[in-house]
Amino acid sequence: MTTVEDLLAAVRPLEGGREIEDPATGEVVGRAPEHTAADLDAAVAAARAVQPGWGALTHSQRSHYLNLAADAVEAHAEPLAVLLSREQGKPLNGPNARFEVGACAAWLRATASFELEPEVLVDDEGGLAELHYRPLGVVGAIGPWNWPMMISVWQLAPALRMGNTVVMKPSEYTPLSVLALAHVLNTAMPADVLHVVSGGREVGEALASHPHVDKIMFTGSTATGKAIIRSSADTVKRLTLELGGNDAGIVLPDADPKAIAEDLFWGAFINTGQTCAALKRLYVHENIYEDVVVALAGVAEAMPMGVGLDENNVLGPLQNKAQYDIVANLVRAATDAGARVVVGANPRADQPGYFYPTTLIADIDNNNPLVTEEQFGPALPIIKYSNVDEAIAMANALDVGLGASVWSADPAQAREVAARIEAGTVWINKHGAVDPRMPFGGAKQSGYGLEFGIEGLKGLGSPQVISG
Ligand SMILES: NC(=O)c1ccc[n+]([C@@H]2O[C@H](COP(=O)([O-])OP(=O)(O)OC[C@H]3O[C@@H](n4cnc5c(N)ncnc54)[C@H](O)[C@@H]3O)[C@@H](O)[C@H]2O)c1
Repeated sequence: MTTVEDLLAAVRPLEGGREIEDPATGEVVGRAPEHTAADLDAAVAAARAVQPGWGALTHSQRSHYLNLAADAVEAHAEPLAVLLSREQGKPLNGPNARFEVGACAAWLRATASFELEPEVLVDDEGGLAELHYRPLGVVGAIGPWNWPMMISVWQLAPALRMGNTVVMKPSEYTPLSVLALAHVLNTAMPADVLHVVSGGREVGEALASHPHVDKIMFTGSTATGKAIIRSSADTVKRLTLELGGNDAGIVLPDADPKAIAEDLFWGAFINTGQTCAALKRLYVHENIYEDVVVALAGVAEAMPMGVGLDENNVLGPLQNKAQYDIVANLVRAATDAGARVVVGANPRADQPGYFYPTTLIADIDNNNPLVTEEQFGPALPIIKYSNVDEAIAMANALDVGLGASVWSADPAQAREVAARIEAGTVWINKHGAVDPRMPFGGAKQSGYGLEFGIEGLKGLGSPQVISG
């Protein structure tokens, strides 16, 4: 039976490296290697060397490996979840660490199951052509710290399935989770198809500009996405950019506040609000505004927050000090400006770790920075509106558009509103529910390219028309 200590020992550098701290306690979780530019070159060269052989396998042979990799994740699920909880902070329980590890296996299996046949095309004279997708080569995958294992699988599974090899660069805040996951995956995969280089921004920049890397899958902030566009330009790399969001939810006047309160809560507070497609701005019609505020407050007060390894908790700390400060400063500025604290906004000074309480802020101006900036924490501003056109205009006013949601007892009416929202996904009566078969990606400055499903697979291939 593999333990967390076994996983940490497998990924620990022989010497040096960096201590990684548990955001709930400040204790050291383990040591991560600090890879250099030379290490990156070696990883890319090794991945490149085996790519032709991997790319020459059939889809069903590569899918077989993805299924073996899913088996390996399931066989190591509990130590992976415990390590993730200690490093990232998210609780084991609830839609958190065990859920994330389970999603890794589910995404690997789903990605293995997709059928991708060449598309037959007919020209004006009735001549036939076929559209194929060839491997691109080596894919660099750069990820964030909020869902480090799951997002790594979102990037690597379609890349490998399409015959590419992969070099990953996890966030410097959560390298151990990704190194341990890759260690487990590599027990099932052929040698050298999957590498991890661990380090900070410099390693990410070197990967994004590397002359022998063909595509970057990037998930992270919009600012870093723009830097990657620049650094990848000289080599004309393909890019899939999953960037920041600031998702709006619109509650129509016919919604039942008590019935939707729990789903609203998890839409906003999953992973303690540190989720790209979490509900970040809630627009509620004036007729039911107070009822929604009260119903949400009831759910929020019942959800325990604390150290992730305690099975009672479903909410955890912020992952790092910088993130904690952003959230605390935005909430303080909102309350200083006169917004009403419904719940939270009073962090305990005597508690170790980066815990910020679950916070609901009502009667807030739509131009307040708590509404307009991506605050990526457990705080939800609730804004009152009086007609739906006004709510849609407020939802669309920002330059990001990852997800959004509409809440109503009338699905047809909700769909009409959904069609007017500028976002990559609009959910009805739920928020943030992603599925390996549904394409997912951002509108506006939330990025471009799609993940998941057949569309996601195609994004990891080089289209080729064979005509005649
Ligand atoms: N759209 C999505 O699917 C999605 C999913 C999760 C998170 N996010 C976004 O991610 C952000 C939070 O994550 P974060 O703080 O880790 O993001 P970040 O942009 O700070 O860092 C992401 C990764 O990029 C690396 N990096 C930093 N500078 C770089 C550079 N110049 N070149 C190459 N790599 C560089 C980092 O080391 C890290 O691995 C939020 O904005 C969130 O919305 C988006």
